[in-house]
Amino acid sequence: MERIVPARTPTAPASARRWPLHGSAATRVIEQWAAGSLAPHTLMQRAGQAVARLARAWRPHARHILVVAGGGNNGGDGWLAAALLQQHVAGLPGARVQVWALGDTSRQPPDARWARAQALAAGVEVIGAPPAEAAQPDVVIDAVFGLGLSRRVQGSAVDAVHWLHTCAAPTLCVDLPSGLDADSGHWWVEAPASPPAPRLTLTLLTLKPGLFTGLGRACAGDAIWFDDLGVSPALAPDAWLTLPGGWPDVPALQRAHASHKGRRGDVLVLGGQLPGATGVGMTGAAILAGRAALRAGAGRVYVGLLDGGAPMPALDTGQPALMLRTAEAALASSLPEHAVVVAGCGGGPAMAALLPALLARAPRLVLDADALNALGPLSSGTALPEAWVQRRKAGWHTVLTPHPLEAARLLGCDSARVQADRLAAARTLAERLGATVALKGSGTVIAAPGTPPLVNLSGDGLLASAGTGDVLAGLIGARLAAADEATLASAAARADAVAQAVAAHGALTASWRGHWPPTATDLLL
Ligand SMILES: NC(=O)C1=CN([C@@H]2O[C@H](COP(=O)(O)OP(=O)(O)OC[C@H]3O[C@@H](n4cnc5c(N)ncnc54)[C@H](O)[C@@H]3O)[C@@H](O)[C@H]2O)[C@@H](O)CC1
Ligand SMILES: Nc1ncnc2c1ncn2[C@@H]1O[C@H](COP(=O)(O)OP(=O)(O)O)[C@@H](O)[C@H]1O
Repeated sequence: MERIVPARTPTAPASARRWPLHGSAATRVIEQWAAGSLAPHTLMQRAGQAVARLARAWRPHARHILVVAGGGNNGGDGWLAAALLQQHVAGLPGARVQVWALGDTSRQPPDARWARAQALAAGVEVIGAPPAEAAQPDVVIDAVFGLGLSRRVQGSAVDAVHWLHTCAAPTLCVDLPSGLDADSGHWWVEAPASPPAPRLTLTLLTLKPGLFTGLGRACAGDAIWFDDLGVSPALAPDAWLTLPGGWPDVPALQRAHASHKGRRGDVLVLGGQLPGATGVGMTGAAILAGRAALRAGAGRVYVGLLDGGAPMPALDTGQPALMLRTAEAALASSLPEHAVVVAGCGGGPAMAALLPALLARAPRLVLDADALNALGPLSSGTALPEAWVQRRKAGWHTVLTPHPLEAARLLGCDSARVQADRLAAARTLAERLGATVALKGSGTVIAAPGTPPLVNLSGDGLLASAGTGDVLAGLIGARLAAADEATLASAAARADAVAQAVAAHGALTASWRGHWPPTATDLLL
């Protein structure tokens, strides 16, 4: 058994942590293959044992244990855990193991029926409704739904799932928090996704993508554990969960005595509309991206601001090493050709006019915020602009960093649709444009054409504040600027590089100990 979340941030080597993710269809294939090569009920026995072991380790003094068991094999895991826990607490003062049985037990699959028989033989108490408020269990085991849920919850399970997500007792979820879609992190119930009580999830046989993106992390609780039930899946993963360390590689920079700033790579940030005639300024966004690129080791960082008629600031007093200029002056130079261009941060509507030149000139281009909005819908029904076709032909590298609403605009749908299947949304955009796409949010998805998507493990809700996305865009710019182009020849290598920057961005909050949440500027101190 291994704890996946909270993860310890690796320092090296570059791709130190990477776990295969298998969706429900792949997991069923693996389950069938394993079940065929093992004695009957072995997998469920191992699953029940793992659940009981973790429950005991987590709440060693629990005497009153409640298992909420559904009618399928997820419920079967719960029944078996109840049997084992009953044997463990039997005879202790106050011992009470109950199973709140849902569904029609006459229709249980064979493994679950067997597990229920074990529990009844062990003497667990079967109940048909939740215990009264005054008799709160010491620990609850959520075994209502696992892999079998792929549509809106119906029937008596609705109340049970609602009870599970509002009850005050510590809860261990078996395989998946009941209500969560294994493949997408979509939430299939009306109940709140974030529970009030301590909660952890033990996922079995495979790690599922839905646990790590969308609402997965919010539902799964403080920790996610994994038990492979002794089975090594010989099936290509649907995606990878990644926590790459090793960037920025400060020790390597220290050792590079003969280095100079020209070797570290250049970044040009374009955006940061000044408050001109409209009175609306977003200069800070470009400054944040520029500061982030510099902080992460870029040799020279230029910031081209969209002046809109307002006077240009002479410098960024917080980071005077940034080289400020107008976007016009930046475009009049050869920077678009030789620097990594990060475009869009606080660019406003004026970004649209710059975009064609950038697409045509910048071989390494990161498009964020208003640069994405300026692209307009790129869904399959519309013809791609010629510049995209040319970029693909030339093998130029484009990175898109949409948040869900920006992704929805690009896909011509709404953000709920994007969030309902984040992996698919990121993959669709990446394939369509031949680009690397980082779909931001809890469990940022990094997709590139022809390679399984990556799901980032680092980061948390502290990042949900204005400007943190600009910081990410700057970090991606610095990561690409640091790379020798030859190392970024394949789509997979490009995705890995972007994933390193996303992981480093997420890690910025890990050591935050302030009384107040950090601002985007604080992340770069
Ligand atoms: N067979 C085995 O030996 C193993 C099974 N395992 C467990 O089995 C689980 C998968 O079991 P199942 O395939 O039986 O699926 P589940 O037990 O997750 O779900 C099936 C049950 O949910 C009900 N249901 C499905 N959708 C519903 C909806 N929208 N509203 C109301 N009720 C709904 C079905 O009627 C059925 O009773 C895994 O998640 C895992 O916990 C694993 O432990 C591996 C070993
Ligand atoms: N709950 C969360 N867990 C992990 N990362 C998060 C979470 N909320 C926000 N983030 C990250 O914070 C950043 C926010 O970016 P964005 O929405 O573009 O904000 P802004 O445009 O204000 O800079 C993204 O990198 C996103 O992935």
